[in-house]
Amino acid sequence: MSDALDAAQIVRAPKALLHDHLDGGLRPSTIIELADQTGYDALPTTDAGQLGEWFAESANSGSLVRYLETFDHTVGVMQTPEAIERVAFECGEDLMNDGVVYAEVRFAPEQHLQREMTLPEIVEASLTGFRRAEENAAAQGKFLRIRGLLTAMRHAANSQEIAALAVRYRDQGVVGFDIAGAEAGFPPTRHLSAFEYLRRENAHFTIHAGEAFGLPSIWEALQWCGADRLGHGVRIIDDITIDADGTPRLGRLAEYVRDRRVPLELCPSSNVQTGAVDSIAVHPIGLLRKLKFRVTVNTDNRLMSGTSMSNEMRLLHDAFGYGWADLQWLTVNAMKSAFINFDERLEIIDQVIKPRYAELLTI
Ligand SMILES: O=c1[nH]cnc2c1ncn2[C@H]1C[C@H](O)[C@@H](CO)O1
Ligand SMILES: [Zn+2]
Repeated sequence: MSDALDAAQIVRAPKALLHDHLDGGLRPSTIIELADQTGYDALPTTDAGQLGEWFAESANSGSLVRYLETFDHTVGVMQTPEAIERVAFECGEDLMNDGVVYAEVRFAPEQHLQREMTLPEIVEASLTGFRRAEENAAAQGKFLRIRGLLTAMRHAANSQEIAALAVRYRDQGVVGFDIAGAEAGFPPTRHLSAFEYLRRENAHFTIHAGEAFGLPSIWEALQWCGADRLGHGVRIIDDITIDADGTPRLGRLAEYVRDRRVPLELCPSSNVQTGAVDSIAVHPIGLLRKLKFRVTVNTDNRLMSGTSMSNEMRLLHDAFGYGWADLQWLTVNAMKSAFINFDERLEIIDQVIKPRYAELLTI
C-alpha cells in the first residue's frame, strides 16, 4: 500500500482520457440553461443541485438499458450548433481543470438531428468547441489536446454513414469511430461493413464490448470487426480463472487481448452503476493491472457517474493502493493507445506526462 496521495495533487497530475461521452458530461447548470433557451420542457427539475443528483441516482440502476435512458435529457438539449459547441467547450474546460492533458471525447451525431441540423454541422460544432477549449487552455498556460470520436448507435442502422463522416473529418479533429448503446441483442458484427470500410481507409475505431454482454461480444469486436481498442472490455475477466493455489489462468481470448496489447478502456464507476461490477473494491482492474493487460482508466459519463478522472484515480488509490507510479503507468498506457499519430503521442508522453510524474515520484 502506497502512502495516501493528496487529492489536489491528483488533480494537478497529468491524465489522459480515451473514453468520455460528450452527452454524458454536461454541467447540470448548462442543461437547465440550454433547456430554457431551446424550449426543451421535459427536465425532471430545474434546480441544478437536484438535477445532478437525479442523473446520478437514475443512472445507478444496475442496468445499462435504464442507465442509457438518462441521456434523453442531455441529447434533448443538444439540438442546435450553439448548444453542441458550448457543451464541447465546457467539456474541454472541465477536463483541463481536472488535469487532463489529452482526451478523446465521443458522441453520436445521429442523435442530434431533431431540429434540422445536418450531420456535418453537428460534427463541426463539436470540433469548434474543442478547438476553443484548447485555445482557452493555451491562454492560461495549460496543455490540453482534445479530439473527437464519432459514435454510431448499435441498435440503429447508420453506422456506414457515421463511419464515412469520421473519415471525412479525420484531418479536422476526429480521430476515430465507435459504436455504443444497448449491447445485449446488438452484436458488433451488425455493423461489420462499417468496420471493414474503416479498415480499408486505414482509420481507427474502438467498440463498446464486454460491458453488459460477455466474451462473445469481445471476440466479435476483435476477431470479426478488428477493433483497435475495447470500450470497457471489463468482462474479459470471464476468461480468466484462478487455480486452487491462486495462480491465474488465461483462456485463449484473454491471452490474445493481453499479448496483443489490446487497450481496455475501463470505466470503474460506470461499471458499478450499470451492474457490470459489484463495487470498485472488486473491480477486475486490480487483477488485470497485475497481469499487465493494457489497462486504461476512464470516466465514461462524468455527469451520470458524478465523477472525474481525478476521482476515478482516487477511487483506485483507495481500493488498490495505487501510487504515483501506478497512475503514471495508467496514463502512459492511455497515451500509447490514443488514436493520434505516434509522434504526437510520444511528444505528450515525453514532454508533458513524464516530467510531471518525475516530480511527483520524488515526493
Ligand atoms: O457505457 C456505455 N455503454 C453503452 N453506451 C453508452 C455508454 N455510455 C454512453 N452510451 C451511449 C449513450 C450516448 O447517448 C451515446 C453516445 O455518446 O452512447
Ligand atoms: Zn461508454
